[in-house]
Amino acid sequence: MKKVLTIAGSDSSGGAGIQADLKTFSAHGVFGMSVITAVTAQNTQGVFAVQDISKDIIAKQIEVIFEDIDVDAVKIGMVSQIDTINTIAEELKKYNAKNIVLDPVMISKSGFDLLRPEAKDALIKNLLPIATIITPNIHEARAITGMEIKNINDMEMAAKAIFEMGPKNVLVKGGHLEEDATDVLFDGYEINHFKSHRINTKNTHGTGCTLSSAIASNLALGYSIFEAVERAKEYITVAIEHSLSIGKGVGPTNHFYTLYKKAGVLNE
Ligand SMILES: Nc1ncnc2c1ncn2[C@@H]1O[C@H](COP(=O)(O)OP(=O)(O)O)[C@@H](O)[C@H]1O
Ligand SMILES: Cc1ncc(COP(=O)(O)OP(=O)(O)O)c(N)n1
Repeated sequence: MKKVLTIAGSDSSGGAGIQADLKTFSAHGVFGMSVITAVTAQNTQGVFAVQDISKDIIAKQIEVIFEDIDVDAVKIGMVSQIDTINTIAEELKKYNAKNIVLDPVMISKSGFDLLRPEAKDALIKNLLPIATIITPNIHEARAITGMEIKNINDMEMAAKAIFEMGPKNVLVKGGHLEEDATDVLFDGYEINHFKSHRINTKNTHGTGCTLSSAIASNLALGYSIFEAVERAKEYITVAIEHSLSIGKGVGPTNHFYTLYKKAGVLNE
C-alpha cells in the first residue's frame, strides 16, 4: 500500500487541515500518516484559537516516521511560524522526501491568519524550492508574487513568477474568482487549465486541503503531475457538489460520496 504523510494543522471541526487530509487519503486507498504542526479551535463559523506545536516535537514526528517507513508522498499545509517552516524544510531535505505537495495556507476563509505574516518570507525561501508542486489560491499567489490577479491571464503570469522561485510545478487555484472554477498549472514548459463549472454552494470549507491531499495521493499512486492534478480536480468537484450542510457556517467537502459510491453502499 502507498503511504502518504500530511504535515499540517488540526481542525477541530474536521473539515480542513489534518482531518480533511486523512479523509482524502482514505478515499484514495492510500495509507495516511500525520505530523501535527498546530492545533486550531475551529468550526464552520471560524477559527477561534491556535496553539502551535514546538519545533522539537515536529522534528521528532518527522524523524520517527522517515526512520521507519517509506513515504511515497508528503502534503504540507498550515505551517504557522518561522521555526516550524525551517524545521520541516531541514527534516524533509535530510530524508530526501519525494513528491512534496505544498499548500501554502495563509488565511482561513473566515479571515484568521494561519501563517504568521512575518513567516511568509521563510515559506518562500525554504519550502518553495523543495516542493514538487505548490498549490496557492488567488490570495496566496498574490501574497507570494505581489501581483494583482483578476483573471486567468493574471493567474498564468503568477504561476510563471512563482515557478522562478524554485518549485517544480505551480498550480494557481481559481476557486476565489467569479467565473468558472479554473485552476492553472505551469510545469516550467507549458500552461494547462483544469476547468469545472462553478458550484453554487456556501459549503467550501477545506477545499484547498482536499485538493492538495488528492494530488499527493495520486502522485504516490504513480500518476504524472498532469494526471494527478486532473484526477484531484475531478475528486474536489464531486466533493464540493455533494458538500455537507454541517454546522451553522461554511460546511465541509464530502469525501464519503466518492468512497461509498465506489463501494456501492451510498447512503446520503
Ligand atoms: N464553488 C466552487 N465550484 C467549483 N469548484 C470550486 C469552487 N470553489 C473552489 N473550487 C475548486 O476547489 C479547489 C480549491 O480552490 P480554492 O477554493 O481556490 O482554494 P482554497 O481552499 O485554498 O482557498 C480548486 O480546484 C477550485 O477550483
Ligand atoms: C488547520 C487548518 N488548515 C488549513 C485550513 C485552510 O483550509 P482551506 O481548505 O484552505 O480553506 P478554509 O478552511 O479557509 O475554508 C484551515 N482552515 N485549518
